Formats: sequence, C-alpha cells, structure tokens
Amino acid sequence: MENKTDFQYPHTFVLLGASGDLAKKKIYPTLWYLFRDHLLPKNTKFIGYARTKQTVAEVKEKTIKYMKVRPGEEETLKAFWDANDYVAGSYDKRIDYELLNQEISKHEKGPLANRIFYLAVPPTVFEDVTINIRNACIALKGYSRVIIEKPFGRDDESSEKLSDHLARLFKEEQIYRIDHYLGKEMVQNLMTIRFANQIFSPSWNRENIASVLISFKEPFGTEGRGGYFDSFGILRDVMQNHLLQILSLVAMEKPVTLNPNDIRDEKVKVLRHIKPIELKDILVGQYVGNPDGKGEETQGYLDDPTVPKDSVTPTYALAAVYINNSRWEGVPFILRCGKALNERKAEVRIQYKDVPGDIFEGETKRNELVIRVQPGEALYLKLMCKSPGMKFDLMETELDLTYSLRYKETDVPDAYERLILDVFTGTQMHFVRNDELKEAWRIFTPVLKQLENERFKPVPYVYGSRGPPEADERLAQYDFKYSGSYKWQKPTLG
Ligand SMILES: NC(=O)C1=CN([C@@H]2O[C@H](COP(=O)(O)OP(=O)(O)OC[C@H]3O[C@@H](n4cnc5c(N)ncnc54)[C@H](OP(=O)(O)O)[C@@H]3O)[C@@H](O)[C@H]2O)C=CC1
Ligand SMILES: O=C1O[C@H](COP(=O)(O)O)[C@@H](O)[C@H](O)[C@H]1O
Repeated sequence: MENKTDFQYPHTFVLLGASGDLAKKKIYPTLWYLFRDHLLPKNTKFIGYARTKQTVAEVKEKTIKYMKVRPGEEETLKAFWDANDYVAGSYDKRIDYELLNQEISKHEKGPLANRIFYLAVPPTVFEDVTINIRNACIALKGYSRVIIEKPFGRDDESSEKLSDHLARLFKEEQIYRIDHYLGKEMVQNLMTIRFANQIFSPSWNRENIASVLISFKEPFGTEGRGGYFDSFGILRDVMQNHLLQILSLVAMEKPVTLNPNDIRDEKVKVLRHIKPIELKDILVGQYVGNPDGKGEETQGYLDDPTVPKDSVTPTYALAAVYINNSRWEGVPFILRCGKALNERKAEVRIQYKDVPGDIFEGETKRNELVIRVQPGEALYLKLMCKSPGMKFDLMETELDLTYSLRYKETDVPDAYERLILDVFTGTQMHFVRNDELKEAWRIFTPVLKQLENERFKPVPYVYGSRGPPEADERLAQYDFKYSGSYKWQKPTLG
C-alpha cells in the first residue's frame, strides 16, 4: 500500500505524545505552518493522542504561544483547529488504539486514505506504541508511515534491537527516522555545493584539504532538565547523529542519481570507511559555573538538581574521525559540539592546505570554505587578495554569500516543515536509513563504553566560554590552523 501519495484523498496525521514538549513547541506549530501555506493535502485531519485527558481547545491553549500567526490569518487558523481532533488513551492497551482507529476511520470516506503516525513519545513506551499501531491502526486503503525521533537506542546493541523490532512491524519504506539537521537549509545545500560546482569538486580531497571542522555550539546548559541528558551526554545527543550526518554529506562520493537510496548508499559507504573512534582521538568536557556570570551562567552542570552530583557525562566533546579511502586518507574530520558555550552556531569549515612554494614571504593564510548552518545561513570562502590601491600587500578577504542579504524575499523554512512535508510526499532522502544508523553506532559505541566503564573524567570548562582550552590544542594537532588575523567587514544593508 505504499506510494499512494495522491493529495486529493483523505490523509490523517496522528501525533502520539500530543501532550508533550516536542508536540507543543515543534510539531503543532509545524503542522500549522504547512496547513497555512497550503502545502498539505486539502483533506488532512490531525489527531492528537496522549494519556492526558484534554480537549482540542486545551491543546490549542497550550500550543498557541509557540505558533506564529500573522495578522489576517485568524480564519485559516480557525480552519486548522477545526481540522484537529484529540483522543486520550494509554500507550499500552490495544483497546485504546482501536478507539483511535475508529476516530481516524470516520474521516476516511472514499477508495483511498493515508495515515501518518508521528511518535513524539519517550523511548520507554516506543515498543508498545509501535506494536499497537501495527495491530490496531494500520491503514487498510492507503499507506501508513511512521515518523520516529531519536534516541534510536543508546549503543549498537540497543539500536539493533530497536531496528529489529521496527523491521518486524513495518517495511523500511514506511519508517521515517528524523534527524532534524537533515532538514536544515545549508545541510540540504551540501550536495548541491559539492556536486553542482566544478570549482569545488576537483579540490575536494586529501591533496588539497588539510582538515574539516564540523561544529555545533549552544549558549545554554541543561537548565534543570539534565535528567534525560545525563543518561545520554553530548556524544549521543548531537555528535553521533547530527554531526555524523553532516560528515557523511561532506565526505561521501557522488551518488549515481538523486534517488534517496542512491544517496543513502553513498552515505553508508563513507561511514563504512571509518574505524571506531579511539579514546586518544577524543576530548570530553563538562561545564562549570562562571563565578563572574549572571543567572544560569553561574550554574555548572553538576549544580543542576536533576543531575547526579558525581556525573561524568560530557557536555562537550571534540573527536577526530578518519576516513580510510583514497579521497580522504589522513585528513582529520574534527567533530566538535558543546552546551553552555559562548554562542549558538553550527557550521562546517573546509580548511585547505598551505599554498606550496609560497612566494609571499609566509604571509599567505589558508583558504577556508565556511558553510554556516545557523544562525543566519551563509556560505563564504576566505581567500587571499592584493590589498586594493597602490600597495602590493596581501589581504585576507572573502567571497560571501549571506542568505539574508542575497535572498531577501525568501523565507528559509524550518527543518521540521521540510521533513514532515517529505513524509507526505514519500521522499526519504532526508531521513536516516537503518544501515546508516548501524554504522553510526559502530563508530561510536566502543568509545562511549570505554568512557562510561572507566568513568572517564571530563575536563572542566567555564559556562559561556569557547569550551575547554585543551580543545584549541587539539585543533592545532589535527591540522586546523587558526591565525586570528582574519577580519570580516559586515556588509551594510541597502
Ligand atoms: N556571511 C557572513 O555572515 C559572514 C560572517 N563572517 C563572520 O565574521 C567573523 C569571523 O569570521 P570567521 O570565519 O569566524 O573567521 P575567524 O578566522 O576570525 O574565526 C574562525 C573561528 O575560529 C575560532 N577560534 C577563535 N579563537 C580560536 C583559537 N585560538 N584557536 C582556534 N580557533 C579559534 C572561532 O570559533 P570557535 O569559537 O567556534 O572555535 C572563530 O569563529 C565570524 O563572526 C563570522 O560569522 C565572516 C564572513 C562571512
Ligand atoms: O537534537 C538536538 O538538537 C537541539 C539543537 O537543535 P537546533 O535545531 O536548535 O540546533 C539540541 O538543543 C538538543 O540537545 C538535541 O537533542
């Protein structure tokens, strides 16, 4: 019953875990934007499902502050809430899902009707929910697609168990594993930058590139919600998924076609060339309060009341990953992520090698191609020029594509909007395939186990800093050169 994506037929989007944080802050607002922009099938119904007994009006009351509503959109908003329903039920009793099924069926007039199930539920109820969907709620006259959110296990074994469980219930083409970084504009742009530009393709290799730095930084800590985080840590929360996904798009070979499976075949292939990360190639950190800071900044990770006082969970990590193939052998891919740092930033830095046979008396700096994912999408290439005017001095400058300046009229959609729309259209290009996940855990599980078994002590770094001072030494060790001499002149609007 796959591939019946015809938008004229009824579609039902069931949001399981509708009373939770993700639903409230992300999924309901996303559904609203897609509905508002007429991107969904006309006849789409939304059904929230959770244990909490509440009405649609109550769901609306809780979620409305997270939804942007522009003047003049009030009627469309009313139509959105009219298309919503809510069913209260347990996660583990089949009878409740049979009632949910009856509710969905009411809306499914005609020969064809499709169903999408979004699992915004904690991992503890994941198995029950999927079994009950399979047993009581599968579409009889259309497709059923299931969207799942991480964590996809916590190591190779638990992830495989989960994958086997899902494989017994659904076909791979029914499963949409969300890594929301794959929905971000500049992450989706990576393939275009690489494979639609002859200028980059020939130099994208070990002959020209010294190192690749992929960073994620957040300026806030766990803020009293460290309970979940503490059992996962930054390696599982960000590095094993978001950063590794970016790495595979930066490093993979050109796919045969743009077919999702051709792309994912290449992503898996490049991951298979990576050996498990070794302890010597990883630096882990944990933030401490900043005595000179304000409010939250004064609180270290261990001050969070939901975190065990002796926790050794990393809130920062830097790891060097090597790809053992002819394109990349010897080039460090540095993955770096952390919470409670000095800024919010996600970016990729492709740092080119020093110019051989330099005739400029050591003045030349390395070229760097920066793909800034957030905030403020941008692509810029740092390069050397003659300083303008009579002088013959060298100058560091850039070719700069800042999205907010170049594409003033274009709204960059949120990652979840793209991804949920992809599920309606049946495009799996930006979702994680089972074998990608398996490879990701193969690379990370040994070092995670070693860190945990040895209760490896993370190095402290101050809330609001750039991370542990040792991290810059590591960057230098992995052939990422920072000169500190580059100055960017922000273009003025107009
Ligand atoms: N289109 C645009 O919007 C453009 C914006 N810019 C902006 O100009 C500014 C400078 O450009 P940028 O590309 O960052 O170039 P820089 O070479 O100045 O800085 C690169 C990065 O190096 C890191 N760094 C700082 N100190 C050290 C150190 N001691 N050792 C190693 N790394 C260090 C910092 O990031 P970290 O703390 O993460 O390590 C810094 O952001 C940035 O704010 C950038 O966003 C520049 C060009 C275009
Ligand atoms: O998956 C996660 O991502 C968020 C950061 O997402 P972003 O889109 O705001 O960059 C992070 O805060 C969270 O810890 C992690 O689980």
